[in-house]
Amino acid sequence: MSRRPVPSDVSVNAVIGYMAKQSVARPSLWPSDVQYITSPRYHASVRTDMRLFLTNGARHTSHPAPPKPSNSTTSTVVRIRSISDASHPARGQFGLFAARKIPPRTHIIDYIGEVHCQDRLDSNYDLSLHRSQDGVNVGVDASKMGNEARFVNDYRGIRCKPNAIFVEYRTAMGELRMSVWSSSDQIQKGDEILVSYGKSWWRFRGDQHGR
Ligand SMILES: C[S@@+](CC[C@H](N)C(=O)[O-])C[C@H]1O[C@@H](n2cnc3c(N)ncnc32)[C@H](O)[C@@H]1O
Repeated sequence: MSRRPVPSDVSVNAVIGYMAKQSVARPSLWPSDVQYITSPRYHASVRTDMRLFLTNGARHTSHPAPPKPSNSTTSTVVRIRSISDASHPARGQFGLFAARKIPPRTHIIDYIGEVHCQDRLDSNYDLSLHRSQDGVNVGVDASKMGNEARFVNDYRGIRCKPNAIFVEYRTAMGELRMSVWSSSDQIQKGDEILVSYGKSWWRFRGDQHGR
């Protein structure tokens, strides 16, 4: 049997990367200008020693490990929805909603994006992941690539308090991640998942929510 020659200008990694991109289904309403990813990407600004710390550390969180992800690449727990309610402060944008009932203190979704060590003051999707003792800030920026979690809105102007919180944890493989968990109340199917970005987040943007 004759074998087809492998084109010399195409690396195996490029082929694997291409196939992986093709096979990941995007959630409904996913914006075409944002890459949908299901595991973190590490930017070149993350130095080797920091990357080792971020990807290969010991578990140290008081939160239990979240359940193993299902085979589905998109979340079965949350849905992205466009917001048309005139009284919603983020109308015309998107939000993250519960696709089913979520018990209290339950892992909802990891906040996936590009892990970096830069100042990304212009990004509205950049979350702080870690600050080292020598002052290196590590962020997860989901402005150009991310998963459904990038659509979680802040509770201000929508509800009287958040129904979810950001929690840092390490996966079973030792990777440091930020995730969204339900707070002490049960979240009903159809409810919007709402966290607190913090007053300083809004103050920095000169927004009324920062008052
Ligand atoms: C991480 S994004 C959240 C997803 C965003 N709604 C979208 O459709 O891409 C943060 C942005 O959402 C909007 N947002 C989130 N919570 C809000 C709130 N409580 N009031 C007004 N705007 C909000 C702001 O425009 C903010 O810069």
